Amino acid sequence: MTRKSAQLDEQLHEYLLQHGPRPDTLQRELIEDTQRLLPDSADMQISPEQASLLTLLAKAIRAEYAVEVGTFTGYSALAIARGLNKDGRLLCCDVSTEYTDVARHFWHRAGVSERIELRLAPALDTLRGLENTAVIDLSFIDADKTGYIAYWNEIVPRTRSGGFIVVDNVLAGGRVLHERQDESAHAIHEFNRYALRDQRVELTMLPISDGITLARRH
Ligand SMILES: C[S@@+](CC[C@H](N)C(=O)[O-])C[C@H]1O[C@@H](n2cnc3c(N)ncnc32)[C@H](O)[C@@H]1O
Repeated sequence: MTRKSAQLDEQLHEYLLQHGPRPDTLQRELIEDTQRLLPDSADMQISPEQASLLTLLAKAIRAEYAVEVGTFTGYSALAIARGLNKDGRLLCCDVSTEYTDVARHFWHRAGVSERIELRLAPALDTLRGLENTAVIDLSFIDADKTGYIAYWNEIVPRTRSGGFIVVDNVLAGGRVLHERQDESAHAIHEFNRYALRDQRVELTMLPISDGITLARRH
């Protein structure tokens, strides 16, 4: 029997937040504004512990070119942008002007607007339009779950050797275990099986928030 990950109750989660990097004033404002302006969708936002992981990872691999699929109000993009090398660039894919107007406002205030290019179009079209060269250092996939395998298959060949692909919501709130999965959970389950068999990467799945997969391109 292998050791299991800790189950985080409210108290233990609070401890984890207290002992990791705290969101700064601007990040807190972004979190609060998202909850105030978009109360029905705010839970799409990544968690502070995921944000600090993205920043750390971008720094660790000295990322210069990153791609995000699913930007919403810009918290994960801000986290990635802050970890990029000087002169680093981040391409963001989303379809919503309403969500990304909030993102643009906060990127501007954070002084990272110059590093970020936002393309408002179905992400698959944007990704297919990228050059077929392996130049991406870091990607974050966090959009419609039924598109995950397609996004992955556009991103993996464009990722440089040693580059990372981070994928969110891989536990689908536990619904991956359901016998009758909803469409989104089914898509995530199929994606998890697909990624695990993919010989182009090595990967690990981490139980942070709703689960993330961290894949490194061979
Ligand atoms: C879970 S949210 C992203 C959360 C974001 N990463 C954050 O940290 O706040 C998913 C986003 O994917 C976008 N989206 C959904 N379908 C899409 C598609 N086909 N192409 C591009 N973006 C899409 C939605 O508009 C939404 O903003």
